[in-house]
Amino acid sequence: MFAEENGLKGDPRLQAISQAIRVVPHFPIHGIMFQDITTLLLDHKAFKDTVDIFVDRYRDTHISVVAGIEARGFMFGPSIALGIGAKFVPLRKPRKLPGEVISEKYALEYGTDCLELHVGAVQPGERAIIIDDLVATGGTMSAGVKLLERVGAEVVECACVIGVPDVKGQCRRIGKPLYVLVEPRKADKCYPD
Ligand SMILES: O=P(O)(O)OC[C@H]1O[C@H](OP(=O)(O)OP(=O)(O)O)[C@H](O)[C@@H]1O
Ligand SMILES: Nc1ncnc2[nH]cnc12
Repeated sequence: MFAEENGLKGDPRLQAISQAIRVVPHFPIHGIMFQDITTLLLDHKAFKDTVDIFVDRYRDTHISVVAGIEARGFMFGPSIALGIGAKFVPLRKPRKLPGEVISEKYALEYGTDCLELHVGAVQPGERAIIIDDLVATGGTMSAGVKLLERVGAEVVECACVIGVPDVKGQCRRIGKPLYVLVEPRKADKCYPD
């Protein structure tokens, strides 16, 4: 669900967060409106508000694991984990984690990718959230859910900064509640095609 419809209606922080995300047309390939959160990270207030909104939502919910998806989930997840008193667990692309791992393949628009989790990082019965910058098809987030469930964790919710308007469809695919701060924006200025 969108934060706007869940207690933050009219909250000016959401609009400021949305405005702080740069939109780059046709990156990395033609037709993609790339939502660039690096500009959000440059804006101290918008960055802090982003983290604070998630911390306020998950504080006192007995979450002990914040799992972040490589790469851009790593930019928000650790601050949220510190804010709610949970551990941070990276879900990484293949061959990055040095210890024993379990892996989960997932489909991209073209081809496949894979996420890995260190064995022993999460214990059975732990309550987890998964954080990423953006959910598009939901394939990446679904792989994260599968990894955590395979080690016996309970995935309470998935959270992202940017989500496509069809949030119900993503929830169905992911099979978990999905909490989203803002919708993707269209281009900032007129770029040539
Ligand atoms: O919902 P989906 O269709 O699965 O897409 C969402 C994923 O795509 C982007 O990552 P990307 O795969 O570009 O990897 P990167 O962050 O390592 O660049 C984004 O940061 C999400 O992780
Ligand atoms: N439009 C987009 N912007 C940034 N990251 C993405 N990952 C998938 N689609 C994306």
